This record gives sequence, C-alpha cells and structure tokens, in this order.
Amino acid sequence: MGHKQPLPILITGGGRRIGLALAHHFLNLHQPVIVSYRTEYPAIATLRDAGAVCIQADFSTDDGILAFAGQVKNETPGLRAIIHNASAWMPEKADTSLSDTLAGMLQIHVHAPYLLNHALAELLCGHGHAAGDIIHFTDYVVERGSDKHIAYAASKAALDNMTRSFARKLAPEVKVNAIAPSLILFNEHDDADYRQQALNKSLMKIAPGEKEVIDLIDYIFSSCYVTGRSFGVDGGRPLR
Ligand SMILES: NC(=O)C1=CN([C@@H]2O[C@H](COP(=O)(O)OP(=O)(O)OC[C@H]3O[C@@H](n4cnc5c(N)ncnc54)[C@H](OP(=O)(O)O)[C@@H]3O)[C@@H](O)[C@H]2O)C=CC1
Ligand SMILES: Nc1nc2c(c(=O)[nH]1)N=C([C@H](O)[C@@H](O)CO)CN2
Repeated sequence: MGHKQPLPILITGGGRRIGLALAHHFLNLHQPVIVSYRTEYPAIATLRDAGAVCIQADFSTDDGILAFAGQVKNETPGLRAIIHNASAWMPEKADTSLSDTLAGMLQIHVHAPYLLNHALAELLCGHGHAAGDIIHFTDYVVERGSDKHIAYAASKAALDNMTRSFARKLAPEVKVNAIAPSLILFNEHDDADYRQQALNKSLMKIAPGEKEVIDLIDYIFSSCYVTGRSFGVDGGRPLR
C-alpha cells in the first residue's frame, strides 16, 4: 500500500526572512510547501531545489490575490495550512499620500488574507476535525497602536479581528490563530542606536530570530483545541 502524501502548507511572502525560514523548516520535516513570492531572490531557486512549489504573486491588487488563489487550486486538491506572513511595514511619510499608505496596508494585511481565506477554505476543509490551520501574522502594536506606523497598526488590528471571525466560520475542521510578534529580526539598515533602543523596549532584551515563531507554529499545528487566539511573541514588551 502506498503512503499518502501530506497536504502542503501555503506560506505567503516566503522569499525572505521569517517566511523563508518557515518554508525551510517544513521542507526539512518532509512537509510539502507552497510559497508565494513577489521578488525573485536567489533564495527562491534554493527553495525550488529543496522541493517547494514557488508561485510568483503580487497582492497589491485584488486581481493579483485572486489569480494566486486560482494557481494554488490548480496545484493541489487540499491544504494542511495557510500562513499569512506577507506584509509591508510602511510608515506614514511625506513622499507618499496618506491615502496610498492606508490603501497599501489594508491591501496586504486585510484584502489578501480575507480573499485567500474565502477562496481557499474549501482546500482546508474535508480532512477531519482540526486538520487544517490558518495563521495570521499580526503585531504587538495591535494592542498599543503606533505613532509612526498608524495605518500598519490599524491594518494588523483588522487582521487580528478576522482571526476570531474565521475561527468561528471554519471550526471545527480548521483552527485559526494569530501570532503577534514584537521585535523578532532587525532589518539590515537598522543602525546601532535604533537596535539598542529596540532591544531596551522588551524585558528579555534580545532579537530572538525566526526560531521563536517556528516553535510556536509547531505548537499551534499540534493542537486540536486552540483556536481564535492571538499569541504574543514579544519578550514581555507590554510589561515595560
Ligand atoms: N521581523 C519582525 O521583527 C516582525 C515581524 N512581524 C510580522 O511577521 C511577518 C514576517 O516578518 P518579516 O519576515 O520581517 O517580513 P518582511 O517584511 O521581511 O517580508 C515580508 C514578505 O512579504 C512580501 N510582500 C510584501 N508586500 C507584498 C505584496 N504586495 N505582494 C506579495 N508579497 C508581498 C515581501 O516580498 P518582497 O520581498 O518581494 O517585498 C516579503 O517576502 C510579517 O507579517 C510581519 O509584519 C511583526 C512584528 C515584528
Ligand atoms: N512586514 C514587516 N513588519 C514588521 C517588520 C518588518 O521588517 N517587516 N519589522 C518590525 C520591527 O521589527 C519592529 O517590531 C521593531 O523594530 C515590525 N513589523
């Protein structure tokens, strides 16, 4: 008798950093992975060589999101999970209109997960009790707000709210949870002063790297009971 191939995990924005680390983690566990990417980084070829299905997609328009959903449906009859990692951390700034900033943040953090969850729910369902997962990457600023990233924080707050709506809609076959990180990884251009200030904002005073998020997702996937929750990965930042 042949072994049944596990269903793939879909990771959006898997070309770099946390999304890329998640993709390699699951591939190392012989778990099939489908990755969306916007920019053709060298990492995409490495992912393909490791067995990932990599689909180029730009979520800047609803048409781009829906075309991607169609390509995923052509690729697989079912999904183990969707991890909504794709994101942009846009501040309010003088050279971009406030309308464009707000629209861009709502597009990537609200339209993309909202449309993809609706379009792909049928692929997550039908595999048994708690057999599917959706993970929304939100942010610690959902609780606190952010004076420099107002639209970003508002759009992540909407995503946090959708976690509970989709948990209600898709139970008991699919669990839907959010991960709300504070500092996980610095960006290359962050200078020493910025880094020190950011480290001082948490109790734990480190930038822990992708492993903290990977371990949490492994836990969420192992559960058959936890749904509609937001998990902070923030080094105790709310207590500072
Ligand atoms: N890193 C951290 O410390 C923190 C991260 N988070 C959250 O964790 C998640 C992962 O973080 P991180 O790895 O730093 O994220 P990055 O910003 O480094 O990467 C996000 C990914 O999303 C993709 N993306 C952005 N816009 C679009 C678009 N319009 N269409 C398709 N893809 C797009 C990017 O593609 P491209 O490279 O082509 O632009 C990139 O691959 C995010 O949701 C983030 O908000 C929250 C708090 C802290
Ligand atoms: N999509 C992204 N979102 C966020 C990023 C990022 O690089 N991409 N970075 C942060 C910061 O790490 C911040 O939490 C501390 O400096 C927040 N969100």
